[in-house]
Amino acid sequence: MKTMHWQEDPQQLRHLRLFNKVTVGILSQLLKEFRACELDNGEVLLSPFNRNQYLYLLLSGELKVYLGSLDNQPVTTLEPGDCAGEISFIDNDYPSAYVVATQPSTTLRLHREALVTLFNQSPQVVQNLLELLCERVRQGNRIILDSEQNANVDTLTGSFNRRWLEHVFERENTRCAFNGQPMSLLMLDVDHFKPYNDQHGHLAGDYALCMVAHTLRTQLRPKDSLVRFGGEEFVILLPEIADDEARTIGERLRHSLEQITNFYSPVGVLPGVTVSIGLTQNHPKDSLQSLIARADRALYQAKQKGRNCLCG
Ligand SMILES: Nc1nc2c(ncn2[C@@H]2O[C@H](COP(=O)(O)OP(=O)(O)OP(=O)(O)O)[C@@H](O)[C@H]2O)c(=O)[nH]1
Repeated sequence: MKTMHWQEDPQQLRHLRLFNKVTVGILSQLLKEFRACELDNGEVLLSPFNRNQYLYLLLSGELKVYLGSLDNQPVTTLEPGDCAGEISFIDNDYPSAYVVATQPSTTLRLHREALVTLFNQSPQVVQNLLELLCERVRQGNRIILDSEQNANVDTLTGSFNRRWLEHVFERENTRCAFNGQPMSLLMLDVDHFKPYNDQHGHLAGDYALCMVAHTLRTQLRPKDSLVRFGGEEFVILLPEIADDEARTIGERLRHSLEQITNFYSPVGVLPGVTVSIGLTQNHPKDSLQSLIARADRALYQAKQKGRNCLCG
């Protein structure tokens, strides 16, 4: 990063978000505190490994913010008028993210020694800075929420994963028990999937799993959970459903897949697949493990009976 000559101009500062509605008089007094700096494309302005003492105001160019690692997707892009480093500028700690110039960029930097002067001179600056910090907090919360949701979803099929099943089982088990309602679980396994992969390729197998998940999901209620339990195994948790009704549902799902003799995929038309299903109803003392173990035994029987059928 090179410092450069900057023609001090309060009008230019007024376009910066931090100085929104701050009078020219105040800005003129602040001018001497700033240093202009040039950044090359790809230059790292802030990193969690280097303590930061400056607030950077972006005059031109573009900065991207990365959490955790520079290999991750950027969480936000900063444009002229935005600022960077405000959190470490205030708490004098290490930056929480990487900030990298993704174009040749110009910033104005302000050393944290000027912080108190800045606050004393203008309550409007304090308010603007608080607004910026609130934005960062909200952005951080959104990122946490997104990553929580992603952590519960299987990336191939978009179904929930085991982590979600553990969470939702506890919740629905308690709710159904409280309301005196039954709960059932179906365990489905794609038949002869190894030969399917061997014959049509692993990618075709992936599309078949997506087709299965899509076909199942579109027939379930919002309160049901479709979970990819393992490679070609799915679990469906059916709250408020006793085993008789679950049998009808399972048979309907099995039949709907049996009817798909072929389907369109990005690798061309592929043959459909069938599933074997194990069914069980929740008992009052069941844990998720005991429920799954029973469903797994029923599934094993369905495989023994010749596949493409439901047992339990
Ligand atoms: N394409 C693809 N294949 C997978 C995935 N996960 C697991 N598999 C495959 O699924 C196959 C499961 O094979 P097996 O457990 O032998 O069972 P199967 O051939 O379906 O036989 P049955 O279950 O007895 O009918 C294996 O070949 C795995 O490689 C995946 O995400 N994508």
